[in-house]
Amino acid sequence: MTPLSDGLGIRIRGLTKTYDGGDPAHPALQSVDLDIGVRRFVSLIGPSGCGKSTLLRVIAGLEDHDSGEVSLFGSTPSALCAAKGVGLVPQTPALLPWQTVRRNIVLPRRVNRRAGADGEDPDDLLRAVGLSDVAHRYPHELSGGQRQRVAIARAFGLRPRLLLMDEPFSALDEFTREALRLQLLGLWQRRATTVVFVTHSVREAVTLSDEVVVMSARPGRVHEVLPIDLPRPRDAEVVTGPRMHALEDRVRASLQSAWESGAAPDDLVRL
Ligand SMILES: Nc1ncnc2c1ncn2[C@@H]1O[C@H](COP(=O)(O)OP(=O)(O)OP(=O)(O)O)[C@@H](O)[C@H]1O
Repeated sequence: MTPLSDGLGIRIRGLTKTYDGGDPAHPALQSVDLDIGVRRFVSLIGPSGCGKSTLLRVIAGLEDHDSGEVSLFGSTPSALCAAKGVGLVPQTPALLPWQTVRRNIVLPRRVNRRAGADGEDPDDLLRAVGLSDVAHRYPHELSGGQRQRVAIARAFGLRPRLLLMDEPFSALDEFTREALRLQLLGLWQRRATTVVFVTHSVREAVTLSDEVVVMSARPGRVHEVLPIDLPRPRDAEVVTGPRMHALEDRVRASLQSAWESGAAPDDLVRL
């Protein structure tokens, strides 16, 4: 399992989840064991339907599970959520359409402050995601990439101990994705946040992560946890170097064997 230099953030043991009406012979998740260290950046990757989003939702306390244990920093998911310790960035950002970019970032922070939690300076966050110039605009006046930046800045602004990101860049073009990856890493590196990031992109998973968790389908399981021993920061030299390419090949090989262990033939199309 993962070497845990800063202690254990997420500890999952024997997690099994079947949806109501789902086939009990093929749970969405079966006997998932996973350890994620504090302040680690970990990606989940695997064939469509292998349970990545389900795992994220169980960790977020949004789905219950049939059996097994999920511990977040020694608490239950619902306790950590109640303490505002968990942030979630979905595929499509849910912004308040009648509020400006700045207000979208400030508002949840104010609500949180009333709940006793601390937040970050919105101007620092706007700068970190390159949105200072459009802080006065409304969500409908932004590009998809800019909207996702607002969602990411807002999530970090609440200073969550754990940030869960479900394919946040999947609707964006590759050039925008590259830029957002760098901004995301910049935000993460200066903070004490543990990130779990779902993606279908091997390159994205390797570029961002300390570990890549490869999942297999039918039933959803952890197939392999691959350490990504690339130096940080992940600058242009690092992400174009031979070690990067070797790690991408390693993740692809693991996905191939995950697929052979249970996925359907068209599952790897998007890889
Ligand atoms: N609300 C639901 N009700 C019933 N079954 C569900 C529900 N959500 C997901 N499933 C099923 O659970 C399994 C895992 O789905 P999940 O969305 O977690 O997979 P995923 O790996 O995130 O897929 P993708 O990569 O396509 O987004 C799939 O078989 C899916 O059909």
